[in-house]
Amino acid sequence: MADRDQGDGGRGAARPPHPTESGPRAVAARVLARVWGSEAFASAALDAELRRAQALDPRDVGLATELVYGVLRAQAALEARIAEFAAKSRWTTDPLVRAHVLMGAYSLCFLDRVPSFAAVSEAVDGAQAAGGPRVGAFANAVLRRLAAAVESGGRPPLASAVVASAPGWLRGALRRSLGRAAAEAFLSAGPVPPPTGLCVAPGEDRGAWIETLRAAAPTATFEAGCVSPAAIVARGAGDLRRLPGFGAAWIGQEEGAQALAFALGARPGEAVLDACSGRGNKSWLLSRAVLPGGAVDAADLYPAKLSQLRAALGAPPVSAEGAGAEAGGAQGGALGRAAASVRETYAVDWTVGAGDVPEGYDRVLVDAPCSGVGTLRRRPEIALRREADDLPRLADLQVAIARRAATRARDGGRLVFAVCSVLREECEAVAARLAAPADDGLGVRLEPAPFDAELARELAGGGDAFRLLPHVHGTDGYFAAMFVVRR
Ligand SMILES: C[S@@+](CC[C@H](N)C(=O)[O-])C[C@H]1O[C@@H](n2cnc3c(N)ncnc32)[C@H](O)[C@@H]1O
Repeated sequence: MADRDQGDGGRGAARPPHPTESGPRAVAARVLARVWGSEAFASAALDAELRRAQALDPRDVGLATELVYGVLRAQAALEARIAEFAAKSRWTTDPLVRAHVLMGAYSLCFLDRVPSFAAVSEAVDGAQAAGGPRVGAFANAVLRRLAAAVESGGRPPLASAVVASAPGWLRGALRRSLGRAAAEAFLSAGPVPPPTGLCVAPGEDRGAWIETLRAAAPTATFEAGCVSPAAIVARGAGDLRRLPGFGAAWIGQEEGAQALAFALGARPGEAVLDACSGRGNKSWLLSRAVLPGGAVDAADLYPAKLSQLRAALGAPPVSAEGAGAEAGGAQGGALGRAAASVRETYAVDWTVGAGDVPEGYDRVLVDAPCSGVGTLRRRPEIALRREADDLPRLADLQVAIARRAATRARDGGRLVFAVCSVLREECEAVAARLAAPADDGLGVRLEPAPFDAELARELAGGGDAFRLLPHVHGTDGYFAAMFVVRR
């Protein structure tokens, strides 16, 4: 067991940081505490902590990552195991103590490569550094008993713990949407965290870019994606902005998200509205698909997102703000220099009206706000934050946004409704409501129609909707439905 005398925080300026402050478990504990204590996303909090912990080697980075995602996904099952030996109130008040105890339990139950004595020792050191000697002694007693129980009873399967840890409402909603076996496969689908998606612009040679990227980052892996013809799947690539071609020939975009943009079927010369554009990831792909001669406009509720979009995609100032386009931005000026751009941006709340957005678009993409349940393996904190009551509220919002955005399409124009959810309440149920006659006075009908883009036609099996699933397609989970707009 490690020397406890050193586990009491950072006294002495010249002393190098002890692993209880700077090791992979300390990094993971701080991330978990931030996720529990604020609205932090696990991946962003982990990135930030890892940037501060430059001394960690790749193995330690891997361990910190596994501990964060593992604890968040299996949290309820781990807490239930610990509850066999200690009341929750004794170890959950301080988030860092809680993190170290849960990481110790995770290591004991699921990490073959960490011997039991080391798992207990590391967790006790961390708990003691956070809560003092009595907390350390408590953690030691509890985790030793758990270690003995795991030794005699065997290691439980991680997949079962992850399934059992999902909130009851979510398990139920997934079973109703996908069936029991698929719901469990969805919940336990790996890899966790999933690889990074890159989206190569139409007209660029994906194979050539894979070779270029492999040469530029030899320790990373780059493979062609299986679903999107534009996707490169990267592992260990680090900061994408440092790689050749970023922002001009390709951007970072999850493979399934690319499929949603392709599903719209935008063609050269067409006028396209990205009605919930956010920062413009799908606008980027669409703006290339309509070349030559077409145009993409982008709309969103939040002017700040549109500002970022304009900075990246070289669009003129937002009509509702009248502000000038900023230079720079996450994807730099490179996107702005590329041939395609977004023509106009509109700040609009579709639940209230259509603002300044003109009519007559050939195609409208409604990438609607949703529960985000489809991205659960990438964002495990979603299970902690969403509630059953969110679903009807989100479904109403999705219907309102899609109906109003449809009024901007020309007669016979196409609309794709898409969400990064796999729950029926936000998928088929919303598509059915959109297809039903409405007496909202908006003067449009939405007719379900087969997709006209090849990729989406294949995914939908010739039908008018498709679902992407991590355990089937290797992407995040999504739903898309195609409509023809009639006036
Ligand atoms: C799923 S996100 C879109 C992501 C984006 N298309 C992308 O590819 O990065 C949904 C977007 O809808 C926007 N939104 C939410 N409510 C809205 C409303 N009432 N009117 C317009 N946009 C809204 C959000 O700001 C958010 O950017």
